[in-house]
Amino acid sequence: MQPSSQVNQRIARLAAHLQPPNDLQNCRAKGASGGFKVAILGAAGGIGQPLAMLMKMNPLVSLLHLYDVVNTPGVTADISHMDAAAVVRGFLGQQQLEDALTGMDLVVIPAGVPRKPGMTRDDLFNINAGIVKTLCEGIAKCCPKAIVNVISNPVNSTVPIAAEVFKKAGTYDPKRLMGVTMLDVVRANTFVAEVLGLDPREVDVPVVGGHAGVTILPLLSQVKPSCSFTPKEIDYLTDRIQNGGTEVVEAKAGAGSATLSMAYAAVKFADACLRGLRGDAGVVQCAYVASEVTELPFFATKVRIGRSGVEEIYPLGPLNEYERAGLEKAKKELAGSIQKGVSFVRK
Ligand SMILES: NC(=O)c1ccc[n+]([C@@H]2O[C@H](COP(=O)([O-])OP(=O)(O)OC[C@H]3O[C@@H](n4cnc5c(N)ncnc54)[C@H](O)[C@@H]3O)[C@@H](O)[C@H]2O)c1
Ligand SMILES: O=C(O)C[C@H](O)C(=O)O
Repeated sequence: MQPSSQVNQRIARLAAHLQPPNDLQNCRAKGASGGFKVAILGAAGGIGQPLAMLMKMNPLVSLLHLYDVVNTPGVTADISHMDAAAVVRGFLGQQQLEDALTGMDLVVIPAGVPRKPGMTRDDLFNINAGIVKTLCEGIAKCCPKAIVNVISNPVNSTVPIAAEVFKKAGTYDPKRLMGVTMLDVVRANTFVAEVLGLDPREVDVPVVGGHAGVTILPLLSQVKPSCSFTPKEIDYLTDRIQNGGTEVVEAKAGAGSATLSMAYAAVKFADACLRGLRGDAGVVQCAYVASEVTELPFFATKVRIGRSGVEEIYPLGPLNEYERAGLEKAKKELAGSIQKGVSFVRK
């Protein structure tokens, strides 16, 4: 083991390489004027890297902070060479977390371990709960007004953990905290489009509930454009959407879970948040948020995102018998996952 002073010196040397010399900083690297400041926590990971690349390409972003506990120097150097507008800065290790977060408008969190075959998302709780808690303590201290997008699993529990941390710090604004369930919608649109023979970009499938197994509830009776499915198609689609994550985990055979489709989904969702912050009208996406749509304190439905975050939460709409049965199963599992997250912080 290296003594900690040596490790700190090495980190300082690496960090120094991530930015232009002091006298050049901010004089030329301006980024897009009027854009937003975005931090990615876990930026060197399987999701973090492609997410950082896609965020660098987003014209709404003027400053992109990449934070991780490993490998940010390389990822930052690499991404910063892209001739897209956003200025990119890298931050390495816990001692740079506060600098990474200060002044941010949007914080996206894909930090934490992914599943291996045979694991549930809840099996990640023991490691990821602590990671999300620590990162949210930093957010409460350094950018309490930022919109927070939680990707780290199990989302059904990590969002309640984030809420409890913010409540403890006195900074909780439920409108600004969103669990990212966009990948379920992306998958649902793709699989439904395949069955209907449509372009997935023309398909809109609401997916409600949460982000794990039976808590992922696609509302196939509300698909746009309006259509109908056979009972066999409904069983196939529901099962494939609920187990899309496991399909990828098994195909990757121990090398992790969805990263590329997740980065695509995360950037689609982050872009919606930034357009909402900018004041665009009619920005609607599904997200797992503090909600009164059911008796549970958190639930994913369609929400409208505006300047202050989640400005409107849409009701479930008319459900058929199949969906009503699915909703009961989803709520049962969600209740336990929410309570687990809350207890982790309150213990
Ligand atoms: N919400 C979703 O739909 C969805 C989809 C896919 C994956 N995920 C989840 O996203 C998480 C990340 O997945 P991945 O494939 O990118 O994993 P990964 O292991 O490839 O990357 C995770 C990154 O987090 C970093 N990290 C660990 N502890 C950290 C800390 N304390 N602070 C900052 N960074 C830290 C690691 O160094 C690593 O670079 C997993 O929990 C996974 O289950 C969620
Ligand atoms: O399945 C996983 O573990 C990762 C993610 O939640 C997904 O849905 O792909």
